[in-house]
Amino acid sequence: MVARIAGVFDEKLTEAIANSKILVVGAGGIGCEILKNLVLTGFPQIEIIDLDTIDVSNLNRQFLFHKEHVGKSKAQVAKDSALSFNPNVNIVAHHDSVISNDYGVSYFKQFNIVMNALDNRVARNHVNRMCLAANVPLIETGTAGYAGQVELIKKGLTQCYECQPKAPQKTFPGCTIRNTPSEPIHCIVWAKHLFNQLFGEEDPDQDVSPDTEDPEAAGTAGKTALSSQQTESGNIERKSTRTWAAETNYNPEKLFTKLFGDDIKYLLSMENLWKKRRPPTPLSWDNLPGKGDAPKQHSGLPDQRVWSVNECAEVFAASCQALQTELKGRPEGDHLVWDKDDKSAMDFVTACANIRAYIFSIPLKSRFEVKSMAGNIIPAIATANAIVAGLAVLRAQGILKGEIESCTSVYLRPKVNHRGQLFVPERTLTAPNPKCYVCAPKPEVALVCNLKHLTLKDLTAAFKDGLNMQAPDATVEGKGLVVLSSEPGETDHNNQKTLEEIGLNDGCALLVDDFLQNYEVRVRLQQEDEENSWRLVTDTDAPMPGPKEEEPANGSNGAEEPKPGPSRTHHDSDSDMEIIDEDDNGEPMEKPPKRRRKEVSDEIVEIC
Ligand SMILES: Nc1ncnc2c1ncn2[C@@H]1O[C@H](COP(=O)(O)OP(=O)(O)OP(=O)(O)O)[C@@H](O)[C@H]1O
Ligand SMILES: [Zn+2]
Repeated sequence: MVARIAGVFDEKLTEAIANSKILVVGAGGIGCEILKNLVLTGFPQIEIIDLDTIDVSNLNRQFLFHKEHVGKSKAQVAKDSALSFNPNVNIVAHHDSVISNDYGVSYFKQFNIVMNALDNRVARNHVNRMCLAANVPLIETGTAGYAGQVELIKKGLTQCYECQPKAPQKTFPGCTIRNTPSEPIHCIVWAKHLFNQLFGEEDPDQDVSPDTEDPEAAGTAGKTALSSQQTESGNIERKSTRTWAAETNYNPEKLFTKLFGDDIKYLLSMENLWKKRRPPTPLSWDNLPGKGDAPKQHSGLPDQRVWSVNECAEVFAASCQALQTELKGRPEGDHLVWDKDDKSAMDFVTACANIRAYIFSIPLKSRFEVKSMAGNIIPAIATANAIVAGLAVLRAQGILKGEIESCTSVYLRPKVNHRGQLFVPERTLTAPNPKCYVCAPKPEVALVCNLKHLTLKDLTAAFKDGLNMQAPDATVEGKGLVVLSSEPGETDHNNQKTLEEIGLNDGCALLVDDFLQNYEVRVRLQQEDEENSWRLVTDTDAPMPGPKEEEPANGSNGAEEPKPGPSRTHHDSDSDMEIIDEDDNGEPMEKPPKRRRKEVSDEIVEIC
């Protein structure tokens, strides 16, 4: 099949398409559809980036992929399949993350349009910034089940992806996860944290052991267990869960006894917690419910059967061993990454979540249900992806025709509205938010924190997690003193110092920038004595993401929930670098070396 557009579109559009160069980011459900549409419409030059390989679970809706492609690069296979429709197209495939130094502003500048078909906010935020910096129109797409949306983002003309704060992502208080779960999701989050503690990237915020600081357990709670733990072990030195597990050679029985026996007994000793709650029941490896029982009759798919506690323990033991072997095969210091499509990782989380659920008298869930909850999945609908991809390519044509003003956002609704509409377009483009902390001419936010407690390490996390920077650098405004450097080793020695210790005071302003994103923001420090964490506040006084959050509980492609009607305002949704840029004459020029600041601030002096 070879596409020919001559005679289909008017001359102007035909020529514009013929001279266009498009970047598609993501070769998943929507990305494959976009690529197919572009190729069949006759777009001659396309680049596609995707970091992932094809999983068997993609095959039901990502039609450029077939069984024989499982395990291969999505970008490469998408390219090969698309070329079979139209071999005259020049497609460049990158099996890579778009958040890489290889794709700097000059890379983005070569495209007429960038089309996002991503599934996570971090990557979307990043591409948003790159397109703003490169001044290239971005068509942002997403679906969630039967709903979807397509929106144009163009510097100075429309809102950017970050102009309006997104609905806060679902988080759970740490003490609910660690001490008092009451819903299956609490146990699933705990099990995912446990995976990271044992096999993944260890994160102190994902501690799975009983939380002795739980305000509800204040008083004498926990003392019994703490003292008995001391006498048993003879010391009170706390080891990380990983160190302890490694010392036991990931012995499933020992792990089980600690996690589902001893730790639960410890929780029971925090008596205040159980005054108004049903107390948990510690389990013993030798005496598990369901032992010796035949598996219950089940007519559905195997993954839809709820396992007995005994079966969970067996799966726990097998998956622990498999994951340990996998970890041992990795280079020293490397870790596993939790993935809902990895059998052992998914088995481990299902088993642990259900054992914990049983202990806390919470209903058990099938592997299928746990997968959906753990992966925050709303089933992806192939037709919704196809519709959104079709609309996105129509918008691309609108831009190329020079009719960018008419390229308003379009929402695909899960049901027809009272006007009989399934597609609801906005009437006009939505102007940028002048106070946006990304696309405003002089972006600014306040960082509310306790300067006596917040360390420079925490500050880096605040800029990465809160401002979605990849490699933040920070200087003191007006002084040029470097507080944080993304150059390895430059300011690391200050990591444990508090902001107060390095001389930063209430009202101090930092200029924080991300070189790759070509993004700078002024951050005012605001002291709050009560604060034991940090939060970023914009003038729009809408909440911004705070410290570490769970993944959003929205669709596979992360579409924001479309709100009814077109009247809706747009609330939705290092290494060494060698970047060759273009100067005013269009000639490539060497990127100036990364800005060097006068001095690195490591003195304990008042610097502002
Ligand atoms: N930083 C990134 N760089 C490049 N591609 C990315 C990046 N982040 C996500 N992607 C890609 O975006 C695509 C999104 O597609 P989609 O939402 O259909 O997800 P999926 O992983 O194919 O399916 P599912 O999540 O439902 O299993 C994925 O192929 C994913 O690999
Ligand atoms: Zn903005």
